[in-house]
Amino acid sequence: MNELLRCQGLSRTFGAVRAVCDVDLSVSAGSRHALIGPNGAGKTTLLRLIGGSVAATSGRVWFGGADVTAWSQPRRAQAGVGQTFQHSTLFPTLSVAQNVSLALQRSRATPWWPLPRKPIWSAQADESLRALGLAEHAHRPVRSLSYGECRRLEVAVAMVRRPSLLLLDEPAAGMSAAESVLLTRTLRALPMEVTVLFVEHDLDLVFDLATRISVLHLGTVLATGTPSQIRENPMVQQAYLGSQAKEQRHVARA
Ligand SMILES: Nc1ncnc2c1ncn2[C@@H]1O[C@H](COP(=O)(O)OP(=O)(O)OP(=O)(O)O)[C@@H](O)[C@H]1O
Repeated sequence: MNELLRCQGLSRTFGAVRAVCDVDLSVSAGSRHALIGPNGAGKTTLLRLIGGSVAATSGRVWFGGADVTAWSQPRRAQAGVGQTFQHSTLFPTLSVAQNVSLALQRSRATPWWPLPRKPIWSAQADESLRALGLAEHAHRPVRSLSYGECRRLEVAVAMVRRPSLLLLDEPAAGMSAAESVLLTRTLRALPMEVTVLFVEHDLDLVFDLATRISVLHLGTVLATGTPSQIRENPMVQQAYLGSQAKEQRHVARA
């Protein structure tokens, strides 16, 4: 498969904290690539280094064959890197359609406030809402949506720019099991032209959706492989999956 993204020796320190340390990562076009690992492993920082909202201390990021290391976040977005964040970026008093329309406006570099009388719209905006199962909610204010619907709207907003790489930071965080299953189904149905690189703690979602998984531990990549390779990797078992299973047994007993 063609490589869409490559990180080479990528590092980021915050003072004395080595959040991401000499990471090499290759993401194939069309893959659903998961980043997993314990809290503080560096997953979000790595995603932000790729999205361009955090600058690298050293190392390089290649996207679609171009060295984008020095590119700003808006320039990377223009080149096809879309993203959602751990915390909501939606406007709660505006409708679903208005939130999507604003994202389109931003992508065209037109002033995005105040709202124009005639909202900007496109076939891709319709397609994004349909793909995320939100078409029938287009005129509802965001504040009336369920939590799961809001998280899906964030993905729809990121999709309006037709990204070739979609970065999702904990898309299922805070969702109920049913919402998480619906999200997995929706993400699985995204067109293969969209490559998805996502951080997630919900391992059911990860093993259901991912075609490839990288495990981060203390800022470094411990292992990368197919879901079954990762499940069987003794180092991963010890550093992460084992402790997760212990945690889950503990929660179940409690
Ligand atoms: N802006 C920042 N300033 C200082 N330290 C930071 C900053 N961002 C991240 N860190 C530190 O870098 C390390 C990695 O954080 P990061 O959020 O990338 O981990 P993570 O794997 O995404 O964790 P979680 O699963 O809890 O979200 C942590 O020790 C964190 O405290």
